[in-house]
Amino acid sequence: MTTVQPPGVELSARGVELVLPGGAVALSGIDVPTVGPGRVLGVAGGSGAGKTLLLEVLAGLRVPRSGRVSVRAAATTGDAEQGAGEEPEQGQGQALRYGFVPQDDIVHRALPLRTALEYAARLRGTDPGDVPLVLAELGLAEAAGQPVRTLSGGQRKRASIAIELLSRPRLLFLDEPTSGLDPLAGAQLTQYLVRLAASGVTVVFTTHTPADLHHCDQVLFIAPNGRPGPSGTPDELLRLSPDGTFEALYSVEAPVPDGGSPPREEPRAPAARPRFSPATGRLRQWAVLTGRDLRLLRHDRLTAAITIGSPLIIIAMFALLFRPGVFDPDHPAPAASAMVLFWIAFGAFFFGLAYGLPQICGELPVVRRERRTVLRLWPYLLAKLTVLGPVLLLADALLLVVLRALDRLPSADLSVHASLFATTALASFAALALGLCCSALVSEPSQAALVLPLLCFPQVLFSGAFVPVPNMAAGGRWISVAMTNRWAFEALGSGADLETLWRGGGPEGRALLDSYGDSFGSPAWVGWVILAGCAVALLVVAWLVLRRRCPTSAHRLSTSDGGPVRP
Ligand SMILES: Nc1ncnc2c1ncn2[C@@H]1O[C@H](COP(=O)(O)OP(=O)(O)OP(=O)(O)O)[C@@H](O)[C@H]1O
Repeated sequence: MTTVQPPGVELSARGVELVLPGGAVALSGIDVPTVGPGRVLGVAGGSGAGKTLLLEVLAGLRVPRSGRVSVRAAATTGDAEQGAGEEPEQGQGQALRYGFVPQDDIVHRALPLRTALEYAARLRGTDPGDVPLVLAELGLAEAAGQPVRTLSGGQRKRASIAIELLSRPRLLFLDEPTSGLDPLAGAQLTQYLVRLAASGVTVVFTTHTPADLHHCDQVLFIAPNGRPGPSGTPDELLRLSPDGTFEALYSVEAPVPDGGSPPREEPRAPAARPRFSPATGRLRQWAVLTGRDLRLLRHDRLTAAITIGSPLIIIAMFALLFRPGVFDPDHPAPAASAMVLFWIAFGAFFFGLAYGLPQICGELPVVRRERRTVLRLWPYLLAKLTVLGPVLLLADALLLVVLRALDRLPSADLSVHASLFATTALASFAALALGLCCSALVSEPSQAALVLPLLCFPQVLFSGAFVPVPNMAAGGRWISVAMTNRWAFEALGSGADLETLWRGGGPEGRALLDSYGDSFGSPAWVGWVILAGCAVALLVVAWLVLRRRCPTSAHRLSTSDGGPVRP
């Protein structure tokens, strides 16, 4: 492990004004006193005053309407100034390394602590061998083997900090690190932050606990409604306080300087975000994320059991539902054969959707956190496909093999079964992409569960199986174009040559041929192309949604030198 430490960082801000998407002014005229390497800045204020928003502005996660955030690398690496509508730029040739510990303790809960940190280290391109050191520094060595969900609140908070320390930040933001901790644990954590700062890190944290402020070098109060409050050293502020306590300063607004309010910097058009360039390459991130997803499945036994068990149950139900011999060319059952193919299409759709829906919303806070510093979205999405894809292919193959073995499918040659398999595989991938897309759109797994029937219903109604497409009203025909199940059903019908089967199926077959029109007239590959196109389009939408919901920070992560920060 190298011990060379890169230069520290100096942070300050002038006249920050932040407007929320609805147009409300959340912060107005906030000045942040200069805080440099080895120093701790505490940001205090009442609930809803705007502490978190200010932290996000300072971290480059939100762009202020006016004002300047200055992030200067001490020594030689240049400095960056972020004005209204801009994001902080990086110093020449070297990124300013920062960490952001959000309010919620955000680590995959199913993984053992050490494993979660090792994956975090690999993702950040740092040495997983540093994990024991960081765990020891934070007093977590004994909990290293415990699943994160079994840790106490204080331990989880420290675990959350540990993740950021792995990337050796020189500027560390923490949003209410002591909330929910008892006074002793809170004091220990704040003392830890002071020791961390002493190693050359610039520490900025928000807090609700007045006792924390005694440990800070500088304190900034945000008055109600995001107005500027008093700031200074703890002693200066206590002298300013009417009753000598920090509590009395929570609702105090900073005096307006002589000459009235400082001139507001004029809004400018937002500049393009700086290019996000994480330390680890796409391929490496894909490999690490794939490994982590596999580990998560291994450690979350219930999810793994449901993932593997649900297709088995559905296959068993199909085997019990369909009667044998409906594809027998000598005694075909035309209506039953259409239903068998529809339910195979729907089964493939359901496998993919059910796998995709819980994937992102369950870990969105983790994605958001990692995205701030390191995560690339395509490797993230492709890792999901890599882990779930083979399970889906296996489920589809098993579905067809079991149904064929039980005489629920045509006894045709291999090319027909290869066609049926290609259709189910593509239908599953398109549904998986739909599931990932919706998972990126919702905020919680409970919402994803509500979305499931909403997505399934139209796929059944407008598939063209129960009401053939030619018999649908004009609106229904248009909707059916967007249903992957329609294309899967038609490709399966084409692959199994339903039309020929129905021609030999007496009056029932001829009636079906009339009502289904040329639904099965196109070769199966037409359906494959449409299904593959849907899968790609839905993945692109998932990527766009994630890009919007999980912004990168302007202070990008670099891991070119130095060992873990040691207080
Ligand atoms: N994305 C958002 N959209 C709309 N309003 C928001 C958004 N984020 C924050 N706010 C509002 O801005 C105000 C400041 O929020 P912020 O989270 O910064 O408060 P805080 O001081 O950190 O509060 P607490 O100490 O309770 O966490 C609150 O009124 C909050 O409701």
